[in-house]
Amino acid sequence: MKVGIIGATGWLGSALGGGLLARGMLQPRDLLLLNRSGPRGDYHGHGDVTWAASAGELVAGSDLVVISVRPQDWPALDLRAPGRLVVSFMAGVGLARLGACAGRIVRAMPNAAAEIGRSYSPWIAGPGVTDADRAATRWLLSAIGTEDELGDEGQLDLMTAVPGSGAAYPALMAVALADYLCRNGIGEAVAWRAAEAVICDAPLVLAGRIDRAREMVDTYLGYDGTTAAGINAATAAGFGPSLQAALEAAVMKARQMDA
Ligand SMILES: NC(=O)C1=CN([C@@H]2O[C@H](COP(=O)(O)OP(=O)(O)OC[C@H]3O[C@@H](n4cnc5c(N)ncnc54)[C@H](OP(=O)(O)O)[C@@H]3O)[C@@H](O)[C@H]2O)C=CC1
Ligand SMILES: O=C(O)[C@@H]1CCC=N1
Repeated sequence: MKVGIIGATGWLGSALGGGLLARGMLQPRDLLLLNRSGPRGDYHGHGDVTWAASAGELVAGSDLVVISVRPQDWPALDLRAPGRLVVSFMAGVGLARLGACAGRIVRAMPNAAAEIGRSYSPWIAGPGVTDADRAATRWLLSAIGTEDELGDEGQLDLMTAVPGSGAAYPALMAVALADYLCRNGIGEAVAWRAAEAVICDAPLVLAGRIDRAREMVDTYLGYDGTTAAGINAATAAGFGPSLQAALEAAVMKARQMDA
């Protein structure tokens, strides 16, 4: 399998290329790369990857083409990939527009945890995608984490807003937690350590059993202590609806981008 990555030095494209190489899933010679700024002497510790001079050259040498450019850069790319499996990471560029490249299209929605091999990347298959293409997609995405095939494109828009946002909302929460502590006299370094305890460490107790999150909230509420007081105040202030408004705005943006 020869894999071509368009956008190979970007946030996601680089994570994918690095993951494929680090896991030994591809030999460097089987990786074709393209970016805007030009070839790099070292790509994740390898000098023997192939840098394509154009999208056409990359497609010609690849069995599977990954598109990992920003959505606004898609039209100018003017990609033609007849007969190829094309896996797009782009938000807000739908199957109908992607179809212009004449490939068999898969849309996947990874997130920034790809860089540590912990992306969850749901995906959908467009018309003509075969069982072998599905297997190739699963193989590809395993280089950056886990995946699931979804039923339709509307579901992918929802996933763009939720796992696609990566650590954004936890980061927003960390900032609010640290700000609160600093405003009340805690030094910045300690405030960040406390925020890290809540955002990065404590949630590990839910790893592998996140479906018990509601039960955990109920346990705190039943405990009826300080945390219950906090949860009740957050609920009264609209914690859930404000997060859901954020998700709705992201879904709307994805749909507007594709209009
Ligand atoms: N970042 C994220 O968390 C997520 C991103 N996505 C989607 O993934 C896609 C990539 O995002 P991200 O990695 O963040 O983007 P980046 O801006 O980090 O990377 C974009 C890449 O595209 C390259 N590029 C731009 N124009 C061209 C061109 N005409 N030909 C070849 N290469 C080009 C850039 O080259 P150079 O490095 O030389 O500038 C760069 O390597 C986006 O469409 C985004 O919607 C989806 C889910 C999450
Ligand atoms: O913020 C963004 O636009 C990227 C694409 C989907 C999720 N993150």
